[in-house]
Amino acid sequence: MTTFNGKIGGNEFKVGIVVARFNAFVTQQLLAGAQASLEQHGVNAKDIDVAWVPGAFEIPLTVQKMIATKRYDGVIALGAVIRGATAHFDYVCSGVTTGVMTVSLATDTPVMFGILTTDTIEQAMDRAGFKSGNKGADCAVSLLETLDVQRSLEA
Ligand SMILES: Nc1c(NC[C@H](O)[C@H](O)[C@H](O)CO)[nH]c(=O)[nH]c1=O
Ligand SMILES: CC(=O)[C@@H](O)COP(=O)(O)O
Repeated sequence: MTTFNGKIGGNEFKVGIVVARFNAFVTQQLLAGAQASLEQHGVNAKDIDVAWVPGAFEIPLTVQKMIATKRYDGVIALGAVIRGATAHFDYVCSGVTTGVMTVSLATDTPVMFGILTTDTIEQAMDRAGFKSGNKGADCAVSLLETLDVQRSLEA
């Protein structure tokens, strides 16, 4: 039996990050966490590109566009969808979730889901480095591990 376990190190990987500007007080923290974690694990800063989009709903299309350039080994999607007074939250969350997964599978490219979907601002801030870790940093590690597993499987 062969077991594939991804190592977490990325000095040869090129990474794209797509981040939503909506709730930027949160998403800026997610981005900082992702960038810091990528570099801590060996990814060169010059190999990390960042694309800003208005909101989470625009993330999937821009991820698709980034992948189409063939410049990136993987992508991290970052956003913060925080529930308001209407059902809009549900549709944005559904759209970005389905969109990111669809693009990842259709392009055979790892796309990490770093979109916070919370009921309160406090929950979002807690997951952007204030109390419950940083989802952006988590996605960075997950991307490097996923890329290494993919490389092992393709070997
Ligand atoms: N309410 C949030 C949004 N809404 C905006 C949408 O994502 C989209 O930009 C708009 O509907 C235009 O297509 N976006 C977030 O990222 N977070 C929210 O809490
Ligand atoms: C997630 C959203 O779209 C939400 O923040 C918008 O707020 P509202 O539902 O009050 O319009």
